[in-house]
Amino acid sequence: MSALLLDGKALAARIQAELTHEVRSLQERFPRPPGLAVLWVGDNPASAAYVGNKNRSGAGVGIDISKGQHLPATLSEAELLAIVDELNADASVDGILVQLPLPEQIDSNRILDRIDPDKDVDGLHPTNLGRLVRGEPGLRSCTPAGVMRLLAEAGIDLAGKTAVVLGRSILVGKPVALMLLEKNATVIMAHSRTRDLAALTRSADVVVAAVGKPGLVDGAMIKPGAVVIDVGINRITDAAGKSRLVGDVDFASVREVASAITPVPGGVGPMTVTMLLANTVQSYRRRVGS
Ligand SMILES: Nc1nc(=O)c2c([nH]1)NC[C@@H]1CN(c3ccc(C(=O)N[C@@H](CCC(=O)O)C(=O)O)cc3)C=[N+]21
Repeated sequence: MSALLLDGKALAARIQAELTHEVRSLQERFPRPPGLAVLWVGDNPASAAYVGNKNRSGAGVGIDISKGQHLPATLSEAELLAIVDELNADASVDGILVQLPLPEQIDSNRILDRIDPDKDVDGLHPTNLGRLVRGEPGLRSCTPAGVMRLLAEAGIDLAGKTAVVLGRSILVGKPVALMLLEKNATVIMAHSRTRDLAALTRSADVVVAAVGKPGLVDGAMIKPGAVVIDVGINRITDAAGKSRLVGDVDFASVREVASAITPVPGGVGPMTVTMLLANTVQSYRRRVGS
């Protein structure tokens, strides 16, 4: 039996169509469009696909993305802090996202701490992470929020289920574990020092892979009928010498065992972009008082 495909691309298109309507009707009362500023420092390839996709989708939904900047890899921390300060003070900007990782001369926590929590559409400011830990509403990290939305739309009830999260990053692993916990899953966090990973994943009803290692999870590691969410976005050169995007999950073997699986591309990636746009609209509504 072959697993149900959790189509993030189709769901993202539907949510973006809803956001487009929402922005258009808000615009009848508030003339200024929602504004999103994405700062991309250097040329980290992980960020390239993301920036391109965001710009296309953001503009499509009616969000003004003109305050975004692509900055040189030699930028200093002080210069980046000054740009964040300017965007914090700019009334036309509702969302600020600083692409990670940053070049090594810049301390990313110092930058994230500087973003106005009400404009922190990436949900990485300590205030927003604290709200998540306390289970309060607030801006939530885009990739974890996208994972949760995909699970919800597929009607997957998490209460009492065992969920294994692979990876403990601040961008995905830690926040998605908290969100699964909030839905009453029993959450296990696995990482590079975990012993007998396969035994843990085989006990899981839901596996979320967010490590950045192609082929980390294969069919032999999955319990029959489990749900597998692949957050990995790895660019590899295949046997034919062609560059392509793969996740952390060996799709071919896992789809034969799982009950549902996200593809890469077309799974979590488009949902990340969509949650960023949704967060920007949420922040805009709050700031214009709607
Ligand atoms: N502060 C910060 N927040 C992030 O959320 C963040 C970041 N930094 N740094 C880089 C990573 C990477 N990331 C992606 C999101 C969507 C796609 C995406 O839309 N992928 C498409 C494919 C795009 C293509 O085909 O090239 C898909 O999977 O279908 C890719 C990559 C967000 N990141």
